[in-house]
Amino acid sequence: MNSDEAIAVEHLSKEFRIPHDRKVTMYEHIVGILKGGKYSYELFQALDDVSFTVRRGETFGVIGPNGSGKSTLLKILAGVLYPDSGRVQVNGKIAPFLELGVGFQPDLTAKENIFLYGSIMGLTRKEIGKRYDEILDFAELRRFENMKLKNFSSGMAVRLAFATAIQTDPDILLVDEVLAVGDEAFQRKCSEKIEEIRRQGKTIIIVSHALGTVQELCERCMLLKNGRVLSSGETGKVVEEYLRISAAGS
Ligand SMILES: Nc1ncnc2c1ncn2[C@@H]1O[C@H](COP(=O)(O)OP(=O)(O)OP(=O)(O)O)[C@@H](O)[C@H]1O
Repeated sequence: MNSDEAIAVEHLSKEFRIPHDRKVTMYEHIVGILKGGKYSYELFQALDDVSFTVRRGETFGVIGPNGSGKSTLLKILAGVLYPDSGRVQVNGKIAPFLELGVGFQPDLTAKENIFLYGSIMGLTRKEIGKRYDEILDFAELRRFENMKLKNFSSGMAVRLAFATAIQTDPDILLVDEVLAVGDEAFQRKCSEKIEEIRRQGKTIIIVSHALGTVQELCERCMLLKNGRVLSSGETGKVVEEYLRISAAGS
């Protein structure tokens, strides 16, 4: 891996098993086995031979239709999921801001979650304590610091997760659709924060359906479809390609 690269991904593939019939209760499982039925499932290729690199200090976008493998890719980069094959090399500390719930515990309060996430990210209690007020202020959740996360609305949980992730001194920030959740004012605040982090020379990977934002923030991006890289390079060109395949319905 070159020293000017933050992330290098080579030939990454990931399959999921999709069960044919869903057995929920123990009774259904036992009846299934007594009937001699095997667990039948089909394999679904969520990522198929994906390779790319992200340079240090670059803001890199990942775009593509629903189900094309974008979130699966970020989860593998964050170490939340393992790939079946391929190699991921990361140069620096990653702060994942992924879908709701990753890294956060519903039965803990906002305060406990902030300290938990911070310590997972390698900060000491003292360091987290120093940033605690800023996290709550950015998320605008001061009144709810002692409420359990499971009682938060999804928008509140997103605000807390994003506010915490950006305070953990990451070298690489992974952002999955933060700009599509939260209300208008919070989205604007997040965009400004991402821009500020970008100016500090950090590496950012953004997954988003908001093509305008991707064009505004990302120098380069990658288009995924059915788990494969259809195109990658200068953002304008890749977005054009995406619009072309969307219009053609292909
Ligand atoms: N844990 C899982 N088990 C089975 N299938 C999964 C699992 N996670 C994801 N998938 C499937 O893998 C495919 C890719 O999902 P992924 O969430 O990565 O897509 P995406 O590009 O982020 O989609 P979207 O734009 O809708 O968020 C989807 O078809 C999804 O149903």
